[in-house]
Amino acid sequence: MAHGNHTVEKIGGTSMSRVNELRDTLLIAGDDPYNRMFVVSAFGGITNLLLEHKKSGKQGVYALFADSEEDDHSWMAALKRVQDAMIEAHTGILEHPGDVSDATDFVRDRIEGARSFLIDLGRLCSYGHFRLNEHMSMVRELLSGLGEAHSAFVTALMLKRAGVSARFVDLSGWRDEGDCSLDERVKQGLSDIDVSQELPIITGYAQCKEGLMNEYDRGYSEVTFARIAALTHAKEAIIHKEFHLSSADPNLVGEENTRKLGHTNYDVADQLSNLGMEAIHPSAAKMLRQADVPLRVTNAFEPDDPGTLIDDSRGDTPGVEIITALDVISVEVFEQDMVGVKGYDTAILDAMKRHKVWIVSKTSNANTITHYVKGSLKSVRRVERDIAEQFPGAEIEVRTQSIVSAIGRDLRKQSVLGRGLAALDEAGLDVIAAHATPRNVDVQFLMPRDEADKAIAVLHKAFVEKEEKAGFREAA
Ligand SMILES: Nc1ncnc2c1ncn2[C@@H]1O[C@H](COP(=O)(O)OP(=O)(O)O)[C@@H](O)[C@H]1O
Ligand SMILES: N[C@@H](CC(=O)OP(=O)(O)O)C(=O)O
Repeated sequence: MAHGNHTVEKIGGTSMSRVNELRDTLLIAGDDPYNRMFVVSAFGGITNLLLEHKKSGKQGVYALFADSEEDDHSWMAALKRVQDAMIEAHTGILEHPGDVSDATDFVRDRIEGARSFLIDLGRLCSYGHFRLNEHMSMVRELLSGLGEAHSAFVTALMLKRAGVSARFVDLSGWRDEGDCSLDERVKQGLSDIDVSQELPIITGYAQCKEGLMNEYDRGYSEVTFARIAALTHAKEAIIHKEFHLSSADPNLVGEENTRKLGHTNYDVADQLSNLGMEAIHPSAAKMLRQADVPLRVTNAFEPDDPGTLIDDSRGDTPGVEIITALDVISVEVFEQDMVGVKGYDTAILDAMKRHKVWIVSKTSNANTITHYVKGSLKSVRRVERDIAEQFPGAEIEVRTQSIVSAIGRDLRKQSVLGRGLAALDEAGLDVIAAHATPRNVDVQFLMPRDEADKAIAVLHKAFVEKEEKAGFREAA
């Protein structure tokens, strides 16, 4: 089918916290603000408070509710914290007292609704026939949707006040009886909108029977965004971020030292997402690729800069494009009797799947299998217990470490492993392990946690800053 005349654009949480600064530059751009659909994430930090902190794992409402024993109401205090944080966020954004008041009413109504739902559910599950754990995924879905409903509502209010015909499109399924698929939800939500006359501000959370959280987990706004772009045949899908997609985290190495990627491919984007630095959610990337919708990632605060194009291209200049890191827990299973015996790996994988531990990377030799995983220490301990039960003779070591990775579309003949190790050694940093794969798109250095940030700076200097200076690479 032919592409439409509109774009679908996503604004991430960090940028949403400053959405007032984007009003006249990004949202109301040029003479005609229309023919664009905006999909928004919750304001920065809100989903962390609703569920659990994405990086530290600190419990939010969901995690506290899931763990609560009878008479433990700590989740209620957490829900109140969400309410306060939401009100604080929109008070900083909306100028008109009438809008602030409407937004506060909206928050109170939704939070109160969620509170009643959780209390009722708790009560219901005190009867033997209803098991709370069978309903927890629904609780997770309901809580997630609160964050995006709020940010979309506030953004639409702000734009209407500025004279734009903006429309709040709530896909979160609030008080909705329907049970529809993601595609049906999107189609229903957008059915009566004329994008040439109206600016839809759509919730990045979409309620659907398959469960958006359940299927895609955190970062789900990009899935909603990609689905909308694919279904409406957008001419382009654009993700607006706080910075350009850069050669390293600008907050870590200084924005002035980083380089905008300019152009990269889905392979690199997948590696980034595996390491928690989401350029784009892998499922969202797949949807856009299949629908043949071009994807761009821009800096929300530099609307005139075209940003980074992501496609299927192979790099024209070989080299490292980005350095990123992730805190991991390594689970090393050593068993002398492992040599030549099958079944260890499968058993370890099963335990990890059972306890929802995400595997980032792995290595093995004759008698040792090591997985580098993301997940709470508590779930990793459960994995350890299961493996120990199944293989009583195995020695299992669990350690907290970080993977620092150098990634690029084409790392052939770049000696990234050797040069990286030399640079880290010269800087006096201890590398625990390192590995490259024959596909030549990434090289991983395993570092002690407290040296990861330093390692990023050292590798960035070696592979990006020095090369730039030497003129090896054209600036993007
Ligand atoms: N290579 C990188 N390029 C740009 N930002 C990065 C990079 N690595 C880490 N970041 C960090 O990601 C943070 C969140 O960025 P952004 O994508 O806008 O967030 P959100 O998930 O809220 O959309 C930024 O504050 C920045 O510090
Ligand atoms: N707010 C959700 C969904 C999302 O995609 O957020 P962001 O665009 O800020 O990564 C989350 O934190 O998971």
